Amino acid sequence: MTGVTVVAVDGPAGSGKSSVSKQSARELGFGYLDTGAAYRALAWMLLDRGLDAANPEVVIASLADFGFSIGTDPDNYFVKVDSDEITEAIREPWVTSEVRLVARVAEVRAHLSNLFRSIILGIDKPGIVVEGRDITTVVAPDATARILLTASEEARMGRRSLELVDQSAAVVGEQLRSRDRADSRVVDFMNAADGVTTVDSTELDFDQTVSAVVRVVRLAVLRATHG
Ligand SMILES: Nc1ncnc2c1ncn2[C@@H]1O[C@H](COP(=O)(O)OP(=O)(O)O)[C@@H](O)[C@H]1O
Ligand SMILES: Nc1ccn([C@@H]2O[C@H](COP(=O)(O)OP(=O)(O)O)[C@@H](O)[C@H]2O)c(=O)n1
Repeated sequence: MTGVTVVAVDGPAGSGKSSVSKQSARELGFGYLDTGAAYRALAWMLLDRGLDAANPEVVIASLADFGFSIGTDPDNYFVKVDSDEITEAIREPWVTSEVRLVARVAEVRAHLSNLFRSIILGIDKPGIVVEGRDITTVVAPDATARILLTASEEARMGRRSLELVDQSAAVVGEQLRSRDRADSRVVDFMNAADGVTTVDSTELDFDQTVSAVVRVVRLAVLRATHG
């Protein structure tokens, strides 16, 4: 797609997409794009303005004034809508539970995918790690490296409940399962598409997972250079 090396990473909630992609980007000297943050930011904007996120027409109309910006430097990550900094707010459970309402709308997906492609084109680094649910298949199917990051449901739930200490493990687990179910009706991120390398982090610690991802990227770059 561009002269930059694009690394596409997909996977279910809690598989380590954000944290592993960010650290891999640092090690590779690449930029980092968290696409889930855009879906979350749109849901946040609708809820913040008291708009009906369950009504697809309202959601589509809101795209016209979605003033989204995101930090693509792995050491300067932020998420904004207009001048509101919402980096933390978009992780709140009231946003997480509503994201599916915007993510299921085809016009939203097309609009945001174009936005992601223009961010990729504008990156000022030799490469960019882009993570989400449909990066290997829709946003950047021609990426140099395409990775599906997985982990057992048990491992993913365990990691998420360590983060969300004020919620019970059972509640976190049920929310994660229900979001994965809703999301997989929209895009398939549970099975690797043709040419996509699966990295299963169930038995790996964080550093081992980052090393595995960086290895896949370096190999893909070598292949792309030498055929
Ligand atoms: N291989 C791993 N081993 C242990 N913990 C991990 C591993 N990968 C990620 N984590 C931790 O799991 C949590 C969820 O990861 P995150 O990057 O938010 O996942 P995702 O973006 O896929 O939802 C984070 O606290 C992260 O540090
Ligand atoms: N490329 C993407 C990224 C996220 N999403 C949606 O945005 C939500 C939040 O994504 P996320 O990556 O922040 O979620 P986590 O996996 O980090 O919990 C997902 O549950 C999907 O509904 C999507 O539809 N397509």
